[in-house]
Amino acid sequence: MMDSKLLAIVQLCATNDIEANFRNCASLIHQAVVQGARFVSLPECFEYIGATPKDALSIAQPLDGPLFSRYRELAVKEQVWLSLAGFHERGPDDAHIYNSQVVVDPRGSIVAVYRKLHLFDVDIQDGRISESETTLPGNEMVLVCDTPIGNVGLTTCYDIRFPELYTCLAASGADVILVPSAFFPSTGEAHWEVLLRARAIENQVYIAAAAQVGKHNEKRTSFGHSMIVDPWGSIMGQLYTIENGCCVCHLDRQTIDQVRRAIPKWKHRRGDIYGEWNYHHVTLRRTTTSGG
Ligand SMILES: O=C(O)CNC(=O)[C@H](CS)NC(=O)CCC(=O)C(=O)O
Repeated sequence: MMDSKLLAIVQLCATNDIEANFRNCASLIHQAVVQGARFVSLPECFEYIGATPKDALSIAQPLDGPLFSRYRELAVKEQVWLSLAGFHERGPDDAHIYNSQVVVDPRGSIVAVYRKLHLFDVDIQDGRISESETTLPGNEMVLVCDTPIGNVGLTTCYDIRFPELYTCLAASGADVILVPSAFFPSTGEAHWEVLLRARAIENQVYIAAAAQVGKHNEKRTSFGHSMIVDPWGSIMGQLYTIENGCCVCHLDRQTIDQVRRAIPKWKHRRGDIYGEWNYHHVTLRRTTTSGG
């Protein structure tokens, strides 16, 4: 039997050219599908990276607007599941957007919307960054159930630094957790791989991180190194600093079960000592299609 390759992560370098970004995403999604992907995860800000945060406000559209509709049509055309992350979703007022990860099924229906919970307000070597100046945080954890790659937890970029979120998603039944990103070079070099592998090991789930790479404009560069990590913490596939590529991997439930039999840490947790996290507040999005 042929090994089916179900999950693809895409790596690309978005700019402020919305048309060029669309063509590039369409071509990369097609490439992934040709290689056997049934679920394709795009990096944060797949559709646009502007020169300044204010530029993003001017291009933001609602999810039922024309731009997002074109991406939904891609899912139908390619008969594939898509995670479209870091879409600049128009917010409640002209001064704010949401950083939204949207899962679309092969019928083109929106199955789930996850709005980034943790906003990147920091002072690092790459500069002083204040995502919250233009972006409002979401308020819920989201798990998409019963896709062709299993139960999919949704997180975005800076979220990777908050292990509680991952443990809540894993405890709620996630098989794989997506971390679409646009990481900065300085923190990417120091932290990216360690954080991704740690989240996979401690939660015994697959971690799939599609990332932006390269120079978007004069002021902004991203780290790249998209990767899929298995529940043992091994890197199954990675894209280093390749511009415009995808990486396709087969995920299976047996590997998760095997790792959990070997190290049954879920039975060993001492929630009675250090407290239980908010496990029961994960929003489950059940899918209505069989997954195509
Ligand atoms: O700004 C946009 O256009 C969209 N948003 C992003 O790219 C976000 C916020 S600036 N990037 C991150 O969260 C990087 C996190 C990171 O690099 C780390 O945690 O070290």
